[in-house]
Amino acid sequence: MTSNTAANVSSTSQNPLTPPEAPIMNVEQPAGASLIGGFLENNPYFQAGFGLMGVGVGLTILRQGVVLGTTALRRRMLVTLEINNKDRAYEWFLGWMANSAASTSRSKPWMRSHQLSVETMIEQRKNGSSSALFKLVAGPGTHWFKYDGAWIQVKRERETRSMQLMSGVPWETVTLTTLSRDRDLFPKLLSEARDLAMRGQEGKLVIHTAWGTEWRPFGLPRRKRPLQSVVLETGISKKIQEDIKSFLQRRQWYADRGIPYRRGYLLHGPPGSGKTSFIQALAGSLSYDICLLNLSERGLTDDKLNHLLSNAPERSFVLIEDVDAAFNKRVQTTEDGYQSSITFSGFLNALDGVASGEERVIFMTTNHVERLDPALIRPGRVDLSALIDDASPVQARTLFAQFYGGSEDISEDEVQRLAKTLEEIVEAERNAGRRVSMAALQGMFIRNSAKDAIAGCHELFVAKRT
Ligand SMILES: Nc1ncnc2c1ncn2[C@@H]1O[C@H](COP(=O)(O)OP(=O)(O)OP(=O)(O)O)[C@@H](O)[C@H]1O
Repeated sequence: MTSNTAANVSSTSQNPLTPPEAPIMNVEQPAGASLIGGFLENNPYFQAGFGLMGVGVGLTILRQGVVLGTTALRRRMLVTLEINNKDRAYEWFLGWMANSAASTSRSKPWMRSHQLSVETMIEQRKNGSSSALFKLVAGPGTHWFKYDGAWIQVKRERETRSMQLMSGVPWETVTLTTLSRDRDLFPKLLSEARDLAMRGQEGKLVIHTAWGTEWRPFGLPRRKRPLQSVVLETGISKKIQEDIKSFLQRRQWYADRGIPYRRGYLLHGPPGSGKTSFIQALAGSLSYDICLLNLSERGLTDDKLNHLLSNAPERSFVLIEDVDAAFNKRVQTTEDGYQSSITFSGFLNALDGVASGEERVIFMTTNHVERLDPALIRPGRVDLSALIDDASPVQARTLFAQFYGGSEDISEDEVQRLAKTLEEIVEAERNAGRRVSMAALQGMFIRNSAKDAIAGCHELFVAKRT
């Protein structure tokens, strides 16, 4: 092969008529190769394959072009809004959609969907009973609805392979897509969704519970309890109210002095004396929410606790009930050998917190104040401590009068007379060294008419004594 090439080069240079030019490397194919070449050239299958390949490449390019074109067009003509379930707007939007779907009015935005999810909420009735309410919301998939004359596509997607680390809830996103020219509808729609959610909570108390490291509303917002309906020993309610109101007005004062803006309250006393009821009523009267924290909860660690306390929703009181129980070994160990994994020092650190600029109001309750470590109740962690005791004679009288007063079944004079009788009964009990719980009195009132309630109390206390 080398000799052939050399021969070609030399013969070209020997011709005087041929202008000098770059030598042409005329490489001759070996016999076998030319045979294959000839075979392929004449082979219709090969040519067809080659043709098909060409068509495939062409189609791929076309497809790429279409994809690029569509993306460009989408970018220019459509606008998308992504809301993920970390954001509060997520629940608001789904609630708004559910509300729109339930609406029968034609003028309202509507939604038709074949993929629905259910959210069950527990609603508390006025008489204290509760019922389950089912809210149908858009399930994972694609949905369409018309809002203010514009079509909007909603894609709800759920991440099945990963979950939110702390809460164990799958990641979810809702993506709204509409024409670019209607982009102004998004803020409007979100405001409407927020207002709807807020309207549902207006005049109501929202209780949040810890869900991993997050706070989530627990059940439906509850009706606020009037503060005066929780009858405490004279002066206690006023003292706590004044303290918290003054604290809430002094944010700047704390900031100027570099003092962490937080206040801790401890309400202690026997069971059923109204500690929890009072804190909830107080929160409602100030339009605050409650974040209920259970220190004995399985899986709660120092880190999670710290995170929860530092990230409580705005305008909320953190309520830690039975604070003594979490560090009481007997209660801490359950039948399956589980132990709460928060440490006492971790709890103290979480109470002190790092984000000192944030407002933080913590209420703790206990039935056993004597069991609490002095480190927990030192000023800075507990700034105001109050005993909420069993019924005093005056409390019993006031509760009775509130319970039965203003009714058509009984005159006001009669109510006052019976209330006085109850006061004397409770006074006598006290003198005999016995206590009457406010919860027990309420139980008696709920079951009976005014007269029967007094007869019941007489039977329960006086008759037993004699
Ligand atoms: N001082 C009170 N005034 C009006 N109602 C009261 C009072 N104390 C208790 N009750 C009633 O008794 C029930 C139990 O009260 P609550 O749960 O607030 O007591 P508690 O002191 O927090 O009890 P525990 O220490 O067991 O948690 C509630 O339904 C509440 O309405």
